[in-house]
Amino acid sequence: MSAQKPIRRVTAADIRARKGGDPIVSLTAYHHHTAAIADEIVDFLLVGDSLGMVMHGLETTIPVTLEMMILQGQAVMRGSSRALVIVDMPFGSYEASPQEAFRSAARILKETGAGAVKLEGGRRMADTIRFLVERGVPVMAHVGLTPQSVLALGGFKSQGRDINEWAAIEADAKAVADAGAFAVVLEALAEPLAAKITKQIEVPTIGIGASAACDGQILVMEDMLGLSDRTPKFVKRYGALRDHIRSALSSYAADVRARSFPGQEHIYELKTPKAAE
Ligand SMILES: Nc1nc(=O)c2c([nH]1)NC[C@@H]1CN(c3ccc(C(=O)N[C@@H](CCC(=O)O)C(=O)O)cc3)CN21
Ligand SMILES: CC(C)C(=O)C(=O)O
Ligand SMILES: [Mg+2]
Repeated sequence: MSAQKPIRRVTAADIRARKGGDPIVSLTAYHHHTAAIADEIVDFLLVGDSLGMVMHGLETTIPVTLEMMILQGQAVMRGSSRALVIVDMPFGSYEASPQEAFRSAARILKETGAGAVKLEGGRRMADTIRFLVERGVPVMAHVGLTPQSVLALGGFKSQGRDINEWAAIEADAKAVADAGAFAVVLEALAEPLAAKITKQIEVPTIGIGASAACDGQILVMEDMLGLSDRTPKFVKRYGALRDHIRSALSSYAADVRARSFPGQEHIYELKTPKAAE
């Protein structure tokens, strides 16, 4: 037995308990390496269905499959040891019925070892959230701009900037919290509406394009690192990875062309000194 205590993962209940406390820090992660770097810095990692757009160049998240989510969920679990890992349920894997949602959520939890799932929708998903939570599945909800509804919304549009829309969005946030969601993502919402919802509901709100008053924040990691080419207005860039990668690749290309790579330290010499013919 190791003398070291095993590191305990952050749980959905830990996140739930942070309502009104220190801000909850989170990012998306899709890979082993990025998960490993973020693991000691963030409270939770979201394996977002945005991976379809970010990793695969898709126009929307609609084509993302359960298999894609499970594969990257496994990678992120292997790369991390303390952050809570939450996996997005992809479009078409949960909307038809609570039973279908449970089958999909069970596959995600069993095959990845993640600690929770996230699904999009407000009042219309409340019964499903309750069904999952009663059966042992921690659920994070997601209201406001719900990208899986992009075809019906007519684009990735911010929500609640007209005060007449507020009552419906407030009812959505309240419904998912009452149904047992342990936290709610508020995406691309008018700032005062996100602040108001944060005061109204009893579970933490996680903002993305929402408000600094939210109980936590999330961004797509590639966006904040400056790796994504196009990003929504709500992204703040904390890095310039595209420039960094371009510069490293150019140096490599120049070395190869100059035959200065591989160098002496990168090649295998003979074990027994023997003049090569
Ligand atoms: N890389 C990436 N980052 C994300 O934040 C993200 C994804 N992908 N994919 C899934 C959803 C889609 N999201 C998006 C995508 C685009 C806009 C966007 O371009 N919005 C415009 C117009 C807003 C409006 O019309 O009100 C903007 O200027 O921000 C917003 C959210 C957020 N999510
Ligand atoms: C942006 C976050 C909230 C998300 O749902 C995703 O990355 O798919
Ligand atoms: Mg998502």
